[in-house]
Parts: sequence; structure tokens; C-alpha cells
Amino acid sequence: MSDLRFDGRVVVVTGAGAGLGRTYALLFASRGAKVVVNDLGGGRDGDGKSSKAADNVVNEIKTRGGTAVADYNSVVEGEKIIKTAIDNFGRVDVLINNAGILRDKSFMKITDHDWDLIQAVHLKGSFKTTQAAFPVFKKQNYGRIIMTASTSGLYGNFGQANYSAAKMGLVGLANTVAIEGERYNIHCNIIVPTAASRLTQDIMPPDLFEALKPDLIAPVVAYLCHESCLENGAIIESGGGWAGKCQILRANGAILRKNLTEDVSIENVQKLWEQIIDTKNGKCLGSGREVVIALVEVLEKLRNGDIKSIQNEEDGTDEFSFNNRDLIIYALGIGASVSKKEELRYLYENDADFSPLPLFFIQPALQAVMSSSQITTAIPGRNISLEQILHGEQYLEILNDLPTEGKLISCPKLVEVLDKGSGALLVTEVDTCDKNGKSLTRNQIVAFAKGAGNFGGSRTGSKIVPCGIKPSRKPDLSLSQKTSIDQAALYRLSGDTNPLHIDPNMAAIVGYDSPILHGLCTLGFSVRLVLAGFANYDSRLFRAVKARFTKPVIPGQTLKVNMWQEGNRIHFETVIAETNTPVITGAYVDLKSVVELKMPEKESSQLQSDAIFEFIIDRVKNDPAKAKAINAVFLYNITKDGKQVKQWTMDLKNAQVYEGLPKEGKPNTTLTVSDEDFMELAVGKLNPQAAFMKGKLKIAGNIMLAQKLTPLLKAEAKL
Ligand SMILES: CCCCCCC[C@@H](O)CC(=O)SCCNC(=O)CCNC(=O)[C@H](O)C(C)(C)COP(=O)(O)OP(=O)(O)OC[C@H]1O[C@@H](n2cnc3c(N)ncnc32)[C@H](O)[C@@H]1OP(=O)(O)O
Repeated sequence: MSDLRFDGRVVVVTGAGAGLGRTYALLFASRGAKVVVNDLGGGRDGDGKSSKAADNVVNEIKTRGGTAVADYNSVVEGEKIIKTAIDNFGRVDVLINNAGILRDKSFMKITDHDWDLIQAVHLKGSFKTTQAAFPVFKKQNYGRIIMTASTSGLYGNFGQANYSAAKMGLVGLANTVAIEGERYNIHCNIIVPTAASRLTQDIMPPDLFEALKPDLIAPVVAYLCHESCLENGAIIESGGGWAGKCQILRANGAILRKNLTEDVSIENVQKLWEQIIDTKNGKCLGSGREVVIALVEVLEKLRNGDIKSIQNEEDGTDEFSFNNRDLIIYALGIGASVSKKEELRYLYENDADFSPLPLFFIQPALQAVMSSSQITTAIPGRNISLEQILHGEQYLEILNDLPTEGKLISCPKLVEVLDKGSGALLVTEVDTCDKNGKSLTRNQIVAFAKGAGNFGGSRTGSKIVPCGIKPSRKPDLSLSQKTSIDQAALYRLSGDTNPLHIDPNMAAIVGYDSPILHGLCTLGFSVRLVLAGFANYDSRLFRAVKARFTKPVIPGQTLKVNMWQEGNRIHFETVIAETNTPVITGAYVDLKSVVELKMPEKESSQLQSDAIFEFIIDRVKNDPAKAKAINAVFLYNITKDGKQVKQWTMDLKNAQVYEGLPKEGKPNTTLTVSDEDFMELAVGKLNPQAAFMKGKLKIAGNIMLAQKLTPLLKAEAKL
């Protein structure tokens, strides 16, 4: 392992005349840094002044061949100390706020002067030096800051109320400086040292004093200040050759009322007190925003009358109740429509074939994962915030017949964490069973935590269910559907209330121009269209799905699902039709059996005609001039012997398709296409949009070109 060096870096250490500060200064200088040794030279209680302490350390550094300069200013005039660095070395890269004094007295004996002096040196001093260094750091897009807190602040200590308050104040200061500095590569961390120093010399027994040498802490501080250290906003406690991160643990807590309209009573607080203070399954939240997200989730639960998942986390399982209504809301969320009579089975509880869409059963698994702390604490020493999480991949396998209502129990397990550089992959597996213990589904949810990579983990693993490889031929079938601008607003009613999908501010924080669609909504659309294409809409034929989310989708975009049949496996890829961007790749659906692509003539042609209808509706919507000229398109099937069996009318004015003849209007416009291209269109080999672009398909006045292409579709477009 090569030495971690600080060549070319300028390090300012306040209170560096003795103890910890001196040790820091010596260590940085020995690793190539130029050091500003600041020390006012006062006594432990802040009285007096001398240049000796700083001069001695500077001489010590120079004797060892290092570079250092002394500074005798008070930290309360922090700008002068930073000026010393700039005047002597032209820059500053690291600031260690170490200077401190003590005015120990029991709480009632603390005078205003004792209080003010302690706050001035610790809190205001660190504020002044940091505020002076910050613009320099910002300009060079690099800076490392250390605040020195204390166990007296974190845990309290008799006789140190003034000092404890200042030290805890530094934690708050560092938390916010870390957030504001992050985007300029300025990191601010907190060291909580337990060391033998000028301040503790006559407080500690001699043998303990020796065991707690400052030299044992200095390397921890030096690493936090090295460019290779990505830690920011951490509280690191260290002493005696040990170091560990401290975090504030937030109990799972208790919801104190049953619904949004109810008030909280003191009696309820008393009743739930044990739960409120039970930190056994507590979480460490990473930001104030996470607190808000957690509270929004509580409000959502209250709104839905669903407060059980909080109670169930204790045994690591999660309970999920659902009924017909939830299945129907889900089906609407993924684009099912009564305009397709076959889809009534997903939307009407009294339909003879009423059945759940299979991907609904990812929802209980997702809820179980999201309400456990396995994801946020997946990487030791780091807290992954929910804002970082994108849905990366998904696998779902159905193990038994799916119910249309009931209670499900899910058990999530984090099985692998991979380091992908730009992010971390968190692989969770969730088994879900009904209340009698019958296994229903197996889910594997792969989360991509943006910005959580580079933690030194393995890039490859063995647990992720592999993606499929699509055949290299043209798709056997492509079906498209436009999502609604309100698609995410509708889909979130199925349980995933992540604000990323609806809140423009949250989307901006995560780096998107506008809210993005839930990955599972895009996948739900896709699988629904696969079922339409290869299972005659029968969701009971579904066995499993695997998919990778490659790019986000914006609500309102059109999803085009390209499909290839290989036995019972339907490979598919979903692209955004407007931009031809793949958004789901490596995907497949395994069916129990395939309803042959060569479907009865009627269905086969209906599928194709639907695609053409959708295409024309889109064209007309986007071209107001054309919209004026075209009123309706007629489409009908011809049987092998030339008999017309079915006819649809498309009302372009109202974007409606209905069976039968047009009710009014005189045709004056026709859909034109060569016989050859029409045939290609009809069997789905030629994409209508591509055909239009290439000029192969035209919408013009008074031309009619339709042949008996039995058993294929025949189309006329008229006005
Ligand atoms: C716990 C539950 C969690 C799930 C629920 C979450 C709650 C939901 O509300 C959230 C959502 O629905 S988010 C919406 C759906 N998801 C998306 O839109 C993500 C789309 N994907 C992307 O943007 C990029 O792939 C992106 C950003 C993910 C990665 O792009 P890059 O950083 O550019 O990565 P890249 O350079 O392409 O590849 C680096 C390595 O990572 C692997 N990888 C990339 N995308 C992956 C993905 N989607 N899933 C799994 N692995 C992925 C690459 O293979 C590469 O690894 P290696 O080099 O080893 O092959």
C-alpha cells in the first residue's frame, strides 16, 4: 500500500502549539504538506498569550525537513489565520479547527463570561476560520474541514455545560457546512477525540493518559482530510487506537392516531410510549429531507388507513392487505382500459374472468424492502438515502395461483451489495406468502443507489438473476401505448409514493428536469402488452418476468414494446417511441404457454389495426391542419373468400374508435399505401410511423388504394 501524501497541500491547524493540534501539524508536515501552526499561546482557561507554543512546533517541523509557518492570531479572528496561509503559501486545502479552552464549573456556577468565552473560542472561532477558508475552497473546487467536537457534547459531562453546548453546536455547524460544501468538493467532518492533551493532562490518571496518546488519533484526522476520502458530514469518535462513526438513531416510533382527522391524545402517547422509545429497529437518517420523506410516508399511511407496516417491522416481515379495488387502481395505473373489451377482466370485479395483473404482486415486496432499514444501512459506515435510489432491475416469479384479495406476508433479505463506481447495486430478495403460509411469489429487486459507489466493494456478484438476450431478427410483434401526463400521479395510488415521481423539486434534487415515471409502471405497461400479444390477455398464463431499467421515462411519452417469441419465453425491449430510446432492456416474460401469434384471423388483424389507429390518432393530434381535413378512417377485415366480416370506424376528430359504419360525414380523404407495404404493415413487419416518415404511408384526399389481401387486413381511410 503506497503512502497517503499531502504534497502541494496547505494545511491550517488551529491550537497546534501542543497536544492534538501539534500532533496533527507534525503528521501533515511529515507527509509533504505545508502547515500553518496557529496557536495563541494562552493557558487552558484562555488567559494569557505567547508566541512560544507555535514557534516551537514550527521549529520541530523545520528540523525534520518540513515546511511550516507560525500564526498567533485568535480563532475569533479566523480570517487572519487563513490570510497567513494565503500570504505564505498562496492557498489553503485543509482546515483543522482544533483550538479550544475549558472553563469547567457546575451548571449553576457558570458565569456569563465563562459561557461567552467558551462559545467564542469553540463555536465562533470555528465559524470564523471556516467562513474565511470556504471561498478559497470553492474557487479551487477542493477543501477538507475538520470540526472538533467532544464526548462531553455528544453524551454530556458533569461540570461542562458551557463546553458541551459549544461542542454539540459544532456538530450542527459541520452538518450544514457538509451539505453546502458537497457540490464544490468541500467536505466537512467531525472528530470526537478522547486523548491526553493540555486540556486533560491533570484530569486523567497517568496510565490512561499514556494509553490515549494524540498520535493514535492524528492518522484518523489525516485520512479524513485526504483527497481519497469521500466521507462528508460524518462524526468520527476516536481514541486509544480505535475509531468509529457515530450517528443519531431514530426509533421506528409509533403513529399516534388512526387517521388524518383524529387528534393526538396524551393517553395515546402514554399507551404507545414503549414503542416510541424502542430503538431496536431504529434507523439513522441521512438528511432533513429524509425526515420529511419519512413523515410524508406516515401521512400517506394515515390517509390510507394503513398503519400496520410500522408495527410489523419488529420480526422483519411486512404485512400487506389488498382487495379488488387495489387491483383495479393498479390496472388503471399501468394503462389498462375498458376500450379493449378483453381488459375488462382487469378492471371490473364482476367480470367472469376477473383476475389480477401479475406485476401487482411486486408491490408487497417493494413495501417490505422500503420499510425495512436493509437498504439505507446496506453499506457499513454509510447511510444510503432514499433520494439516491433508482429501480435498477426486477425479477418476479409466480409460484401459485394469485388471489384477488387478502393479507400477504413478505420477508425481505439483502443478499448482495455491489460497487459499480457511479453507484451501488443493492440486491434484495423477497418471498411473499398468503396468511396460511402458502408461497405466492418470489421477487428480486435490484436498487441502483446513485453516488453510493466507490466504497471498495466487489463490482461483480453471483446473485442477480441474469437478463435475457433478445434475438437479432426484427421483432415478431410491436405494440405501442402512449402514457398519460398523469400516469405517475395515477400509479402512485398503488403504494409507491416516492416524491421523485411527482414532485418537481425532488426530481431536480436527484438531477432530472421533471418527475420520472415509476420503473414498475413502465414495466407494468410492457408486460400488459406482452400478455395482449402472446397470452390473449390471460394473466394466468404469466409465470415470470425479468427486466433492467436502462433510462427513465417521462409521463406522457409513448412506450413501444418490441417482442420476440422463443418458445414460451417472450423477449422484449421497451423504447420511448418519440425518441427511440430503449428504457427497458434484457427483458423477458416466461409464459406457462403461448397463445400462438397466428391467432384467429379476427384478433390478429385487430391487433394490427389498433396499432395503425393509434399511429394515425397521434399524427392527427400533432398536426392541427390535418385534423381539420380528416374526420374518419374505416378499417375492415376480409375473410379468405373475400367476405367482409368486421368493420371499425375511427373518429379522428374525437380520437375514438368504434365498431360499425360511420354515423355521418362524407369521405374525402384516404389512407394510401402500396399493396406491398400494406401487407408488411398488416403483419407488423413495417412500423406505421417509420412507413409514414419514409413516405410509404400517406394520408391524402380522395385516393383509395385497398386490395383484397386476404387473410390480412384491408384498410381504407376516408372522410
Ligand atoms: C429497494 C427498492 C428499490 C427499487 C424501488 C425504488 C423506488 C422507485 O420509486 C424508484 C423508481 O421507480 S426509479 C425509475 C425507474 N428506474 C430508472 O429510471 C433508472 C433507469 N436507469 C438509469 O438511469 C441508469 O441505468 C442508471 C442511472 C441506473 C445507471 O447509469 P450509469 O450510472 O450511467 O451506469 P453505467 O455506466 O451505465 O453502468 C455502470 C455499472 O452499473 C450497471 N448498471 C447500469 N444500470 C443498471 C441498472 N439499471 N441495473 C443494474 N445495474 C446497472 C452496469 O451494468 C455497469 O456495471 P458493469 O460495468 O459491472 O457492467
